[in-house]
Amino acid sequence: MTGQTAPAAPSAAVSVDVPAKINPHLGVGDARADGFHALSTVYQSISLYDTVTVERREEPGIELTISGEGADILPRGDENLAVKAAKLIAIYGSVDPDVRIHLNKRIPVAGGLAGGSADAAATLVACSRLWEIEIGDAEMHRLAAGLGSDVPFCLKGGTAVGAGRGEELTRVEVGGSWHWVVATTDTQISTPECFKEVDRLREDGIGRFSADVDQIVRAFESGIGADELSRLLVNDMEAAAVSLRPQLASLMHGGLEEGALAAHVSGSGPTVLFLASDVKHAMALARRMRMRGGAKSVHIANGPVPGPAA
Ligand SMILES: C[C@](O)(CO)[C@H](O)COP(=O)(O)OP(=O)(O)OC[C@H]1O[C@@H](n2ccc(N)nc2=O)[C@H](O)[C@@H]1O
Ligand SMILES: Nc1ncnc2c1ncn2[C@@H]1O[C@H](COP(=O)(O)OP(=O)(O)OP(=O)(O)O)[C@@H](O)[C@H]1O
Repeated sequence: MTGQTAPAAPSAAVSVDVPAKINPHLGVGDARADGFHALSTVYQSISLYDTVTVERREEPGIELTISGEGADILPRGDENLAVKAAKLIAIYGSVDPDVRIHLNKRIPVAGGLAGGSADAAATLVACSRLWEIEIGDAEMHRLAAGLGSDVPFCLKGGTAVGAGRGEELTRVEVGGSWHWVVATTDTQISTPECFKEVDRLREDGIGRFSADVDQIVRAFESGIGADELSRLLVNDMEAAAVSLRPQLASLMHGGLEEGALAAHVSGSGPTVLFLASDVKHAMALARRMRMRGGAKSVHIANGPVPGPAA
């Protein structure tokens, strides 16, 4: 015995990968009294990932660093959804939120792929592991829903029907996998701006609520071919996104000319998804889209993939 206290072992960092989401069906109803719109959507996670790494720090408070997509433009303070998530789970677990968070972003920012929501979901999971907080599924879902409508889905990933403002989830067991080319643009669309444009167009009689998801849910369950899926994709926000960013129309048209089975605006846009028949087709289509130009970046991705709390 030397009488000396061994230094505390440094706690290991916890890293969590979290996928982007798409909405193969996005039905938008009327604005509710709370300002949110009623949704009838089918979510699917695709293989474009952010990585959230958390580590204890001796000093009080949260230190956030960001690398990759949008590192220079994203908020570093309390407005960052990862910081909000860390604070929320710390309060839930009655621990001090003294943590270093690093976001390695590959999901395009403000592109309709729920990048911020994905980071929030991953931070909830990573911090609960770091701080060894016991939390059940229902409580985790409640915290997630308080951070944003897409966050509960981002926890689970896979494929799910979303109702309410998007936070009421019913899991869908799918019988296949689908391949997409994801084309980002050099503009962004804010989510509330796009919902407002949906309302404005409706006042002019343009667009309606595509409430029924049964057909596409059955199609996913049965592992439908991409050709048939291409006829079932719906996005009630697409006209609004194109109205706000008219250049999307030529990007969509370009992908179809290059052989995509369908062109589909992702969520509130402006990212455009092109459906491919299989992985080989997706690779060839991505190559042609890059040569053609018009997109900021072109990726390939498949879905569904599981989320961090699947
Ligand atoms: C467009 C989607 O990505 C489709 O999955 C989502 O509905 C958006 O989900 P999100 O980014 O998590 O949105 P939130 O952070 O919950 O809300 C941001 C803002 O978008 C608008 N919003 C969002 C969700 C919803 N069902 N109706 C809305 O009108 C509201 O103005 C809200 O203040
Ligand atoms: N960790 C984060 N990553 C990305 N954006 C964040 C983050 N935290 C806060 N934000 C803010 O959220 C805004 C929307 O970014 P995000 O990438 O989530 O958009 P989105 O993909 O269009 O979202 P959604 O599909 O959920 O509507 C950004 O402009 C940014 O200021």
